[in-house]
Amino acid sequence: MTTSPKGHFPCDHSIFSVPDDCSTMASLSPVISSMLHLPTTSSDRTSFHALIQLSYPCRGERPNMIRVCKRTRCVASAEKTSKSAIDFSDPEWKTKFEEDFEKRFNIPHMSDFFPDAVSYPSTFCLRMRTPVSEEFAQGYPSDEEWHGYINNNDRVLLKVIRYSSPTSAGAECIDPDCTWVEQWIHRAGPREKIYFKPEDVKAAIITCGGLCPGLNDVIRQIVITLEIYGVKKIVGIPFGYRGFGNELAEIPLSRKVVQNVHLSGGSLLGVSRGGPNVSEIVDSMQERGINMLFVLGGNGTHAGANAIHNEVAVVGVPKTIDNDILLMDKTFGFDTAVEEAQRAINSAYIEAHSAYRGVGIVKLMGRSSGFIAMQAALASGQIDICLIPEVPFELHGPHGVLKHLKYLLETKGSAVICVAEGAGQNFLEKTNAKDASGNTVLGDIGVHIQQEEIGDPADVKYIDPTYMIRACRANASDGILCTVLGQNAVHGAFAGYSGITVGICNTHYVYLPIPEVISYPRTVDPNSRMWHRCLTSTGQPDFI
Ligand SMILES: Nc1ncnc2c1ncn2[C@@H]1O[C@H](COP(=O)(O)OP(=O)(O)OP(=O)(O)O)[C@@H](O)[C@H]1O
Ligand SMILES: O=P(O)(O)OC[C@H]1O[C@](O)(CO)[C@@H](O)[C@@H]1O
Ligand SMILES: [Mg+2]
Repeated sequence: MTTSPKGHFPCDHSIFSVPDDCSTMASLSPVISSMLHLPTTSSDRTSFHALIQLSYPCRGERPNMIRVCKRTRCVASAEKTSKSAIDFSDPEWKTKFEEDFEKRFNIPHMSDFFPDAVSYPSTFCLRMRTPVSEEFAQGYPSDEEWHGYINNNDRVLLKVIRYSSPTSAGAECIDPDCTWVEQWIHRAGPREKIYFKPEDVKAAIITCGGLCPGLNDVIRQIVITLEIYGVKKIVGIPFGYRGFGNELAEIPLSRKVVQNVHLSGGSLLGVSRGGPNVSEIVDSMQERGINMLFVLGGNGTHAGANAIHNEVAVVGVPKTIDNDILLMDKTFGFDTAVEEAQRAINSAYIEAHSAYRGVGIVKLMGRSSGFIAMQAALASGQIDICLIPEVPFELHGPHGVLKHLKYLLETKGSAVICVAEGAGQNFLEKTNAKDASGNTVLGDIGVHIQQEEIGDPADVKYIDPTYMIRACRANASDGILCTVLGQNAVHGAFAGYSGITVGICNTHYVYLPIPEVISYPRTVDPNSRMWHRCLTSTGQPDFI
């Protein structure tokens, strides 16, 4: 295996502050320390001041890069094994890859830091599941065995297609021969032993970023499952990471409080972008006595969660309506979004179809990933043109979108376009505006297309249903996904894992180390079968 070159990278996303004496570095997990090749002696350590940046590259940077910074300047980098770093002439490359993969996907455990950490029998290994007394210290009041737990060594296969050639549509090959390589990840679920005494736990739940259908369902399941383990102190932090500011009071949670919250959309706790920095969050958690944190959010939220996972037990539940988290079949709320998007598309279709030379435009969410637009186009069957950020297009010219629209008006009499919000940003004036979390504020591509000279005449109706979609209550399929993810998050925390997130992978439920799922946003592969299916369904040409 070749070693990666050392390089200098800009350090503009500081997510983990280290005091000058670098004492905090001692508490970094061995997994991360070894990935970083951090100095191990205390004198060496003290030379690393200021910033450690973990695994959340800026847009456009190479993924899988972990940066170690000295003051505000990067002085070293360590790249986890990526395809480009593999020496395929080494006959051992496959074994080495599999071993390295296992290390990368190891999930940090409390016993990594505290080898003598004490464990207790889980309620899932004993017949008595509902706590009946206050005395949990010796386990639950039943000694009848119950195999309601899963084994720590259970694994789920991450990739299930054996591609025979890199030319197969959507092929994800590691080497030029598409050699079959097994990639196993940790199965989620309750464990036989737990590492927290339920009566010592103060658990907090937080929802960050934008809204997403199913947030209340996940909150509800986390609370219910915590109570099953016997936890009494459960609180919600209001308005995302901002709630760690001092002026906002915690929200006490119990099964009674959350019983019906899943019947409405939004978040019982509120959401926000921006807020205090990582060290302020850690201080606030310490003051409040929180030792278990459940973080519901997207890439940004998980980057924050990862930065604090050595301080308390932190488990994430990926929340992104855009479905832009790596390695998962889908994230909760996405199905609901697609279903709801169809209603908007249907309205646009009816408007367009009923008008003389009618054009319907529907804008859907998707900052950098066009999953909602692609799936809604496929589901509705009413879309003639689907535009997503991953696939460049021209508006004008002989192959442009407008030319095709005119053709559709001549031949069909109407047309419906579905556009993801991040598509075609190159046609809009850049403002450099950022939201409170530092995300770029995008221009409105829907309005831009609406204002173009579409046809002579053309009756154009533009529908922007984005916030209506996001505020919906989860549908049945998302309700089930939220239930499983919420429960698994609690099982993971009690099992002693931290810095992990939960997900569904090839229909099975898994635990993943946070850095692996947020190293860059997941996007639609323009060479995937799903995008090809979308093109077949719409009948649209390439607009280039
Ligand atoms: N790199 C980072 N390090 C630490 N915290 C971060 C980082 N990026 C974002 N955050 C914090 O995480 C929270 C949510 O971030 P953001 O607004 O980007 O939403 P998100 O979690 O990505 O969800 P969404 O999918 O809705 O965008 C904010 O409070 C923000 O301050
Ligand atoms: O207007 P807000 O609340 O910042 O949310 C908008 C953003 O939320 C997202 O859906 C991500 O959650 C993006 O696609 C979109 O740009
Ligand atoms: Mg985000």
